Amino acid sequence: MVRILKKFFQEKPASPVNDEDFSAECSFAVEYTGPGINYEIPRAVPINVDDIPTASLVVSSSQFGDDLSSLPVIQPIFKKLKRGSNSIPNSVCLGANKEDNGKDECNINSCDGIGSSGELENFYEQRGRLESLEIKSEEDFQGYTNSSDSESEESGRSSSSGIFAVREGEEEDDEETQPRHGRRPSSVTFLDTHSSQFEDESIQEMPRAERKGKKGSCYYCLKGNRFTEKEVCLVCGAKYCFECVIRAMGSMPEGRKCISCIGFRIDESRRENLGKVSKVLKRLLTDSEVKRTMLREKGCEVNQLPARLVYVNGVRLSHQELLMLQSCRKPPKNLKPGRYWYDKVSGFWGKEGRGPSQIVSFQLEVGGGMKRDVSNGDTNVCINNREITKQELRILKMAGVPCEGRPSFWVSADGSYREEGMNNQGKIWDKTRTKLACALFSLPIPSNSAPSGEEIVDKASYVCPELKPIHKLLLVGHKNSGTSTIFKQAKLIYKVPFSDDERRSIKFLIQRKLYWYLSILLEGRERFEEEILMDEKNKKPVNDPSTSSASGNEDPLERKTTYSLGLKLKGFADWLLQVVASGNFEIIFPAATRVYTQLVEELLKDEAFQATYSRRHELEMLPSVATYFLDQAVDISSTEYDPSHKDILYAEGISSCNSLINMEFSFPESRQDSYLDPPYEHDSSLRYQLIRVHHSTLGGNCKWLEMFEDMNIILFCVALTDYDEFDEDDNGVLANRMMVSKQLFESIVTHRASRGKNFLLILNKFDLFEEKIIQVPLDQCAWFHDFNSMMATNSGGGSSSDTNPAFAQRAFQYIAVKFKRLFSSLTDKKLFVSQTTGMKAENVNAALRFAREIIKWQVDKPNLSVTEISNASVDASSSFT
Ligand SMILES: Nc1nc2c(ncn2[C@@H]2O[C@H](COP(=O)(O)OP(=O)(O)OP(=O)(O)O)[C@@H](O)[C@H]2O)c(=O)[nH]1
Ligand SMILES: [Mg+2]
Repeated sequence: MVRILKKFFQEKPASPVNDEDFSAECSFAVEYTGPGINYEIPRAVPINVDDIPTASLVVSSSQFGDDLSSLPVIQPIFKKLKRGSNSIPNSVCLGANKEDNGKDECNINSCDGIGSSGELENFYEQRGRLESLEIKSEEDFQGYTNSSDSESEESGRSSSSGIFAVREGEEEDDEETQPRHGRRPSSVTFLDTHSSQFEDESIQEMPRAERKGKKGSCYYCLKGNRFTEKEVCLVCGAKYCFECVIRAMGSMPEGRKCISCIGFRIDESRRENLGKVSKVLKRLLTDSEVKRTMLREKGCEVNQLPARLVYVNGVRLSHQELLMLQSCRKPPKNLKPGRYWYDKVSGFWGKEGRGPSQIVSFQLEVGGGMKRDVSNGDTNVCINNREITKQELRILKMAGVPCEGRPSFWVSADGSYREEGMNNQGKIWDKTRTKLACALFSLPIPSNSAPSGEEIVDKASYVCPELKPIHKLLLVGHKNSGTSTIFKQAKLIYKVPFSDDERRSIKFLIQRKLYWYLSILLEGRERFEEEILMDEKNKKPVNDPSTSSASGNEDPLERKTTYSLGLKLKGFADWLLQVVASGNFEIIFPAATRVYTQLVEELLKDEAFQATYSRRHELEMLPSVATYFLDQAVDISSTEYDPSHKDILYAEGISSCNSLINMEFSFPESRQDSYLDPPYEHDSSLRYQLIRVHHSTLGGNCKWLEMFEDMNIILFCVALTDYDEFDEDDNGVLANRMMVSKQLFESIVTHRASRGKNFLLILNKFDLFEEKIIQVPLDQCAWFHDFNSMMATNSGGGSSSDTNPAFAQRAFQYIAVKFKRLFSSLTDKKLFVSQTTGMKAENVNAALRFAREIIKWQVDKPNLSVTEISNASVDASSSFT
């Protein structure tokens, strides 16, 4: 991270950046203004300050020389400003002043090292002269830096706003001193919606776009005029030209919103544009992409109409009421925030103070009771206790309904009426001319097929026609244990098709990962290049006359090595690394894939890249599966890319989010079951459900496990190869992955929801384990410290006489026994174990069949010795390897 940041600092801004340009990012982000070289790259990449360790912000003038104008514009960073350490500079205060474009006012030294009170004052002084700052007063500033102050509503930036106060509970130590930064860098300012027409204390502050360029210009590149076709952000209203839409909106996970507006609800005045495709989008995306984007735009939760903004008969709707209203057979069309009246008897619906505009499903229990004057009628004639408007009265007269006196009618949904206390009855809309008149006055007409009361679809009471008993298998494991591979493998084996959404999601995942792998390689390339330059420098005699004059002034960065890229590819590489550092990688990719396909192709052919690629095994961050995808990089980055089954299986996951995934399947008839002695019949019509829960979804202490109380079996997946691998825990401490797996296993086994449940331990990645075990001793993991001695006692040494597979088999048995003992120490049940290679279909099939047997045996023969089953099954599934 530090290195990447340094690189930013070394870049020169492409063009002078005007004040407004950086005031936009103020206080949330460091903004890097890209090199703007001769191909398209986003001009500005915002960096989330929260993602940058403070140490990496430590810069001193010596690193850059005194000419600060060569720096990109960097906004003041408030992160950890009041941490109070004098030795570590907490913040860097750089910026440009209107008068002198940042030369003097942007004095790093004077701002660096803020922490002591004197320096803080100095900072305030500096801040006073930085006219682009959004924070204008000390109170404002305190509001950002002091958590208790930030709860104050006065500034309109309360900690609960969701904009300034995020990551609650994080970094507790810093709670008092941490400025509350935004969820993501924002190029917008915020409007307090208390000024909006719907007063509600819980309404989010809404971002609103600020125009930086001239009228009609694109909000991103500032080019164009009012005739330029543009796409509008549904939240803040920023308008982007064709070239900038993807840069500004990324992959549009919630439809047309700027990246900084994702997560915000849309501006209600733009609701009618929701899901309506624009010309720009049609030109920009393929048909299917447009369709998906529009579906997301219309369907995503945050874009839904908030129930609290809809009033029916004077009462604010609850979420359920709104849901009922929207999911009934005839929902109100174009429902927007507002106050409506609803006649439950006839289904007539209108805006408060006006006549009926449409007829919706009747008898919906939504809103309050309808008042007589709700449609502002002044005719003394009532329908269902509502005084009707003059136009409605005309229709009644036209239909021949006697309206003398002050009649009150009951009108039902099919249009039949009956006068209260009288015998007058009939149908209002029978005659064509009545219908025509209604059309003329824009009054609704009941449909001919009169709805019955049963038409109302109440989602809550909807019952599936036939509920077959289903056996549920919960698949869970620590990070990287292979659960998603097993899940995908199961889909392929049991022929449960991947839905279009899943395929698309996997496609995007692969495309995104491709750029991730490239970034790892490009960072490796930099390292290799620096190593060579450093080597050369060290080898060079101190007073070598041959180098003193010509190369004495030579910038080491200008030197070419095997790993040096040309200007264009270097620019791309730098940009990609910046994107990774900025934390915006997931937003920019895969949306930006199409823009860079050509460059990726060039990069792959480049000699420097090839040289790096040949040393890929030195890059620890690069997963082994990367080679598989990098080999088909050009195909993958194309828009038409359609992942093969193998690609799907090898992809690192199923979707980009770690959501719960599940599939229903049946085991096909198979003779293979006869491996069990005695063979038994299985009912192929039985249904099973495999549910993969990502460990992060289980929550702290696996608290969400309770949601899965009706599981028949828990499949706990462990990567055998984890024994010498480490992960950083939440506190940045390295933890052995096998030990973390063990802890997760213990938490799940001892959880209240798992009481009495069957467990099948899937010891996965046996293929990789076989290779690793001969190179890395198993006792690298503290838990397996007695492995070698046990092997020596049991088999006279083990490794020297064993073949690889046999040795790996023993190691596997040893690990299995370790888990079994642990399990029996925690419960009075026995643990079943399966040896698996997730990549092998037959292995996964065997493991899942074994799970089925355990469920079945438990049901049919609860007294059968579990040890017996366990042994049979371990042999059975491992026999497929
Ligand atoms: N060689 C080999 N690779 C495997 C096996 N199982 C999984 N992998 C790879 O290991 C990586 C992690 O597997 P996943 O299935 O994504 O693991 P996960 O449990 O979903 O992990 P997270 O998504 O990180 O929680 C992927 O790159 C898989 O391709 C296996 O049995 N053999
Ligand atoms: Mg995964």
